Amino acid sequence: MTRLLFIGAGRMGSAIISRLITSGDMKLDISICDPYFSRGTNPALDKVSAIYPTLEAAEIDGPFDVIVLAIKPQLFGKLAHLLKLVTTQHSLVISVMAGIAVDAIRHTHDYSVVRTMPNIGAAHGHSATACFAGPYVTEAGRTLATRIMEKIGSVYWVKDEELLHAVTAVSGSGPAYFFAFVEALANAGKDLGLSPELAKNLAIDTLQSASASLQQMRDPSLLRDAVTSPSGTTAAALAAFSSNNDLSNLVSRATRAANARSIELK
Ligand SMILES: NC(=O)C1=CN([C@@H]2O[C@H](COP(=O)(O)OP(=O)(O)OC[C@H]3O[C@@H](n4cnc5c(N)ncnc54)[C@H](O)[C@@H]3O)[C@@H](O)[C@H]2O)C=CC1
Ligand SMILES: O=C(O)[C@@H]1CCC=N1
Repeated sequence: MTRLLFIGAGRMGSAIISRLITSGDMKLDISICDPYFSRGTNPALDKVSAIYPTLEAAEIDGPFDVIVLAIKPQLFGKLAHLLKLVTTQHSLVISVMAGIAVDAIRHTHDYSVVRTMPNIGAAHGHSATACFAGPYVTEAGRTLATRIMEKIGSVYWVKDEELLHAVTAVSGSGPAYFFAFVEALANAGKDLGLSPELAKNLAIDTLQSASASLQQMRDPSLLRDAVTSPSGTTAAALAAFSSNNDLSNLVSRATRAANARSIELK
């Protein structure tokens, strides 16, 4: 039985716990440390073994084999020194926190650390997650981290920790870009005379159509060509996106801003 402690069970922590529990094919004993978590919000989460309000709780039953850090990066500095209470040198710490480097997570302790960057699709098993293994992570540790993160979607590994900033800018924050685009498309549809409700539904379902096509044929350029009739309506719209390289420049500026912010969180 592998003993896991989730520090933080908000959006990301609870998505991972819930997918681990509902898939049920790993022998796991899961506990939560989160001062604001209470039972009764999600039936899968109610199956955890224990809920602790703090890492210093007298009843905490450590050490744990795996600690998942799913708190806000800004909080980590206050908790780092307490990790010694729930870990040994054999523990594997898996972080989903944006920005915080392996060295900072190891602090003065000697557990091994895998940093990951999932996304909000985790709740439905559709995260795109990239991982980086810090020093001393064994092959068994990598395999365990992969098995855990695969429960929430696809898993990729990067060899250079610095690349996690770019990963965060592309796939960690990425879902929000598509949500913002759907909002903009719905607003544009409204301006063209559609009711707000119809414009929103068409925009949302269109993202679903595009996503399903991309999953089947993983080639966005080919798919774009397939929609674009010569001199047709799509060509007219895409010409506006590409005039002065507007869309590329905008996406490049946005991802550079996210990348820079991730570096600041270090
Ligand atoms: N939301 C997203 O789409 C993504 C978030 N992340 C990362 O995941 C981490 C968590 O983000 P979310 O789940 O969105 O935030 P959240 O705010 O939903 O969850 C944070 C949890 O930490 C808990 N918490 C607060 N103080 C605590 C303490 N002293 N000890 C233990 N737990 C405490 C809160 O009660 C809350 O449940 C962040 O570091 C973020 O960078 C990574 C990828 C995507
Ligand atoms: O916005 C953030 O900082 C986190 C990391 C990636 C998605 N949400």
